Amino acid sequence: MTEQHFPSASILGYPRIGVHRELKRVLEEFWSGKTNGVQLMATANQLRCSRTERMHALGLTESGSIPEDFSYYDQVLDIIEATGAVPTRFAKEREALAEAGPDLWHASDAQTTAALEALFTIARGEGARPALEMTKWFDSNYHYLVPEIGPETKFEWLGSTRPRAAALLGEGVRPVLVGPVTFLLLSKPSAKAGEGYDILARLPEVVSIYEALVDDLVAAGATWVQFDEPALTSDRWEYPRERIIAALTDSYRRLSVRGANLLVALTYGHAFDAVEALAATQVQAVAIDLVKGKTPAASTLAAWDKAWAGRTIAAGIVSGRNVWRTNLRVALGKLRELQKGLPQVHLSVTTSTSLQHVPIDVAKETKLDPQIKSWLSFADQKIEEVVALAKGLEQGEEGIAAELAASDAAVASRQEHPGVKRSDVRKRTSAVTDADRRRAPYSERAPEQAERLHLPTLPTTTIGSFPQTVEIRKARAAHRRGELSYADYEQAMKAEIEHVVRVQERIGLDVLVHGEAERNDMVQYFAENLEGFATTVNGWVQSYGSRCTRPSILWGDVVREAPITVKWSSYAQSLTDKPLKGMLTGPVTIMAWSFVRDDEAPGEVADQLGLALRDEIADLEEAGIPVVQVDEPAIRELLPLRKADEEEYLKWSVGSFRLATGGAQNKTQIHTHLCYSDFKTVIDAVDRLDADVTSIEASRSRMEILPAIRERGFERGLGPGVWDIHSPRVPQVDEIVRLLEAAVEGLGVEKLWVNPDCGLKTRAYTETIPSLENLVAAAKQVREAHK
Ligand code: MET
Ligand SMILES: [Zn+2]
Repeated sequence: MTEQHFPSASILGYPRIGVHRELKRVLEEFWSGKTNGVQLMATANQLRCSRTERMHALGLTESGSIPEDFSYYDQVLDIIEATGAVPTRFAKEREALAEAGPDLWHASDAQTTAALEALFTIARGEGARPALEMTKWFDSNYHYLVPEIGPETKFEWLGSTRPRAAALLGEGVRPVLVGPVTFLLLSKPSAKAGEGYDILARLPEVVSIYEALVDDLVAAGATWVQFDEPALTSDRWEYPRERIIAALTDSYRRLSVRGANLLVALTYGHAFDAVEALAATQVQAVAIDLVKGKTPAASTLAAWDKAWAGRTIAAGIVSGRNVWRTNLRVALGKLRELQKGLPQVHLSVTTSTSLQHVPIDVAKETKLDPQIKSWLSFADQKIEEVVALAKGLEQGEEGIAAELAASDAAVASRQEHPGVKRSDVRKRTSAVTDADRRRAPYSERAPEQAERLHLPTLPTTTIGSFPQTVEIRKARAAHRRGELSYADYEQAMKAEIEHVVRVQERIGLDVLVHGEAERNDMVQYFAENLEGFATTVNGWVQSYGSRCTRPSILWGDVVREAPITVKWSSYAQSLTDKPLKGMLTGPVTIMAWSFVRDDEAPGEVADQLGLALRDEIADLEEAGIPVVQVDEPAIRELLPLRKADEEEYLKWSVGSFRLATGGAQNKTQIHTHLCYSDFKTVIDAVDRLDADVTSIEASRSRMEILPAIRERGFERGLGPGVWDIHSPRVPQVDEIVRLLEAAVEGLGVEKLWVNPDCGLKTRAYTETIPSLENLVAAAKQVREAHK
């Protein structure tokens, strides 16, 4: 092995989707049968090459500085494929992958197509064979595919549709792989794994496959290989820390002696013990996250200086997670400090995580206010920042005088902008007291609500959105383009609302909704209607596979200038005698699904949003709306990766929800909605939200949440979803009855609500109507039985 320093400037990963979402396009063409596997592979390789060229042109010129982390679908799926850890329901697909051989370049055309089809079938499911579960990658908005490991899992090197081709691109690139420890920690036990199945015990076998993988990359010409081990920065695993650290050491003792220089990236937080453990292996470089993670103290640095002498520590100082321009002067100062503490270590500059979480190029934003635009930095700009900082570290401030001046100017422009810190807003948030976050006790609210709403036991409702038909989308798009006048647009939305109300009345639901036809997206809609947010035209970020979102940018203090939802909700209420539920998105979810300012504490931002929503609720009440739902599906996502940080998070997140809802009258019923099934983790948080009714996902997990609820007790209304809206299947009455009976047993009949898992916007009316009819019929049946 040639000992060498890791490049002075690098990034840990780059967006894979393409500047014009090319990956999305080619994948969809392949899935619809318009192209075959060979064509897909050829286009994918053009995409790889243009990415690499782009990074090179932006200044990543040292050998090994360019990450090759392209993936057809998902980086975890790539490892499932390479290690053969394919669930047995996809045995046919596993065979197709094995048949194509380790290197698609040498497979026949038919084998190539079959292998790629197999890969996507595993990712997306087919017929009765469900896809792999998808879940969020650490605390980001990217979703990975969850490996299923059990005694039946046969690890075997199947080669791979991705990493090998990566190395073939040539010397400059550095293949990037999810590391073995993270891979196993992110896995869940398969259906065949019994209680307490020890997934981590499979590590030695998995590392053997990784050895084959590294050998293959070396044979193909790779000199540096990057392993991502973000799992080390979290402490939410079921294994003792010592065992995880031992797993790390064991893995890299083996992998670091196979002829490639290794970089191990510890991202999404800090993991100082892992840095120390890796020093005992032949790993040549370790990357640490200085944005999300803590800065190491002097004593830690002294220990690292000894342990890592002659090797590289890559300082992740440019954020891979947000869109703000790095304050280069501050960053350079921090790097200097580190350098002082690590005289014997080669210090290099990198990003805190992969840049896969940010859009590609801010220059493509033609409609952004130029001043706000000057504060932003997307993936391409972040590469330039990394390069500048490396140069600054080497040559001093004089070497990057122009870059520093530009950065200073952006910092100043941001501080001076009148919308960034508004005295009217600050006056209000600083006057907030605990009393503002408190309603009267539930025991006082509940009877007032009962008297007003006249609901039967087991009341039925939906989560808010109704199917977004082609006509709705067309009307919204035409209005946006200026082809449909506001009056005509409003007419179209009102017609839709009337339709939705009539449908619900006919089906016999108890608490109605207006259907959210006017919303493109539950967060962007509010961002567009609040001061302090900007939206982009091309700021796409991969959410999973071919799917992208375009998060809004929360840059300033939040102000609600006028009511946002009142017009639609009150129109809906005017059409019916049934109670109507107003529909808002909560502060934490708005923050989780936007790019949030980095110059203000999250609690302050959340309270500003909370106050805006509080005003909206007051206006809804004024308009006679008796029920308001404040959705917080993201409250789980932002839960810190370390337990020690949890209380502080819950304090501001729960606090902002309660600020939003704390002004509601007793007779107003406040609902909230969270859509995921690991209810156990958040049940305390849910309790603290103090909503009158909470709806949660449960049908996919077959009411697995009930034991947790039974154990702990739950005082207020709860609607565990009884229809899995992620599937096009219509649930049958007896099925729903069974779920409800289980829930009645665990919860009691008084507190139970009957509702789907989540909103219906992705469903069609053809499934929605029979499903809701069945849901109402089942509720009636169970209601009768418990009279
Ligand atoms: N009210 C929203 C809807 O029904 C809640 C969605 S949670 C992701 O679409
Ligand atoms: Zn939901």
